[in-house]
Amino acid sequence: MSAPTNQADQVTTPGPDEQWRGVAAEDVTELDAVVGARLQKRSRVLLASLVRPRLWTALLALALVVTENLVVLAGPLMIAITIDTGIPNAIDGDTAVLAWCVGGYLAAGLGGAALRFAFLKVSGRFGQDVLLDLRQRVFGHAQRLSLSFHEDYTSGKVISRLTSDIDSLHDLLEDGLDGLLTAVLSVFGIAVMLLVLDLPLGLLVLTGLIPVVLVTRWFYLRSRYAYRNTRGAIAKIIVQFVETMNGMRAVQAFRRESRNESILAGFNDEFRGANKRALDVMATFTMTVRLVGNLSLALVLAIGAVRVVQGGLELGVLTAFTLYLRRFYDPLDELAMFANSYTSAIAALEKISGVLEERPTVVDPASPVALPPAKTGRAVTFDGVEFRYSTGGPVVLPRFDLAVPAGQTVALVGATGAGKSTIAKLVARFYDPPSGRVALSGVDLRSVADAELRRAVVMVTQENFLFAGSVADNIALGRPGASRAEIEAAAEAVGADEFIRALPGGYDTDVRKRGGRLSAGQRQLVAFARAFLADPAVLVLDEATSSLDVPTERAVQRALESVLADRTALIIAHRLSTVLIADRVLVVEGGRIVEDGSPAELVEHPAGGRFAALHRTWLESLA
Ligand SMILES: Nc1ncnc2c1ncn2[C@@H]1O[C@H](COP(=O)(O)OP(=O)(O)OP(=O)(O)O)[C@@H](O)[C@H]1O
Repeated sequence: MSAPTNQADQVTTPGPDEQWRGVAAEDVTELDAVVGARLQKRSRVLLASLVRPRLWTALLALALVVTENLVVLAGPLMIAITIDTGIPNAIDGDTAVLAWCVGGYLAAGLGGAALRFAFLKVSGRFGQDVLLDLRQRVFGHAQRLSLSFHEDYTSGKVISRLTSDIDSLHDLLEDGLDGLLTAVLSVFGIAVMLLVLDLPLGLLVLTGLIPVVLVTRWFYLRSRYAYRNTRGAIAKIIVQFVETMNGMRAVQAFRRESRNESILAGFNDEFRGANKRALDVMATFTMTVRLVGNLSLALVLAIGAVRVVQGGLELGVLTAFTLYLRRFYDPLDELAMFANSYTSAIAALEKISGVLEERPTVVDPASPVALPPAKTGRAVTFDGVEFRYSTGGPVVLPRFDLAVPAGQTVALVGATGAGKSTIAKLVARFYDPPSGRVALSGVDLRSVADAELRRAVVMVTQENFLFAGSVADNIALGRPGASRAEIEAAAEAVGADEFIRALPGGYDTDVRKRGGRLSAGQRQLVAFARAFLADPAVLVLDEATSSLDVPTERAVQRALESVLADRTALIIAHRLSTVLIADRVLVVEGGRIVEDGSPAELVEHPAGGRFAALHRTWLESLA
């Protein structure tokens, strides 16, 4: 009898593919061979997907560089013919061969230059197209990834993917590929020429390739890890930069400059160390190739000279041979450059493909369910929702149930960290609960099309992010395409009109990056106007009035009362004056509702509940 399979185990133990999906392996410095191979394959698949759509351009570039190499290859051969036949014939009065050789040499020179020009143009266009495609893909994908990904991954890392990693690929496409093609073609072409010119000398030179092949393999294996580490180290530097620049106010307010500098110095050191290891590997490789090249040349000169003296080899052939030989080993340096940029680019592609492999955890449904028509808001329900921010993290909402009828205004109150914002974020579907469901008009949020959900639910947070642009543009985000009159009416409804008109450019004033030109309270008013204009069925206000002064807050509250009349609202507020406009108050504690009723009911709680105590303290503070 077979043992019963343990279902739980099957679910919780991910296979190696699952375990190393996406960005999971990014910070691991030593990978085992299987995982390393998987990541390499992923990078190559990405590279192939970038090349495939522009394969014809790549092939044209290849054809141009092959032709160029063939043309250039003819040079030394013509010198040999000139020395061995052209000049002796000319001495005897027949200049035909000499004229052909000189003409041919000139034509090869001009043709080679023209072909190089065409190759650089075509390959440059190819490279730029690939980079543009990749940059768009990474940016677009990063925007679609869910909040949970960005909270872990940080914007600094995304920036380093979009900048330094893409730069690595740029280096590969700009110089590396040219170097590789030229090197491979020269090496093969010249090898054939050497064997044709003189078989024994040719074979001697080719045996020199054995140590070169061995050292190339060694270089490839060693430099892969070295470059992987440089990519990781540069990402840390960029993350540190971005965090410091983003938090400049806090940095200066808390005098964190020197601490930040020493953290950066540590990362810089790590980067220098990683680069040094990569350069050491590169230096050993280049030295070996040069050494083999120079030794071969010396050997060929010695043996060749003896044979010329003995009459077994013509001088022209030896000259051509040495000229070819120089060109044989020089491109191997280029090969090192290519291996250099290739390993660096593959390490970068490994990280980029990791981001691209990440899947949004909150996905737009394949066959969405349309929300039923609604006039006065929508019902919001939580059915047995259990939520934690990360697998294995602490449970924030343990089996949470809540039914908010359409049109009701609900205030959530409770201590810091009680779970209020989490409830709000689940209503806006920034996350999906692993068990239970959140529904809008009875439809599971997971089945509502994203565009419809964004129209139905609007969340205003304390953050009040404004984009660089005019005040009017920022309000219009609530409903793209709204007229100026509608924008102004929305601002008027929330009491923002007056301050906006007082700005130097009125509604056309540029708010600058992140709305830096406006005060925190003004930003909140703009965010309110934006939400008002969006006219959602469900409005979620998360500490949205916290930066307003008391008179402005009163004005907003009055506006709110009419704004909220025909929609469902969830309000999180620490100020009780805001809470009191709600139809219903929920006191949340440890992710659970511990009191539920109208403000009046809770204030008059016979046993003196938490809200009643809060209310008493508030009244005392006003006295
Ligand atoms: N993005 C996150 N990742 C991990 N844990 C989080 C995240 N956001 C909140 N938490 C945790 O979830 C719990 C509930 O947080 P939540 O923000 O919902 O509280 P809150 O009641 O809104 O608090 P506050 O009144 O301070 O805003 C807290 O313990 C918090 O540490």
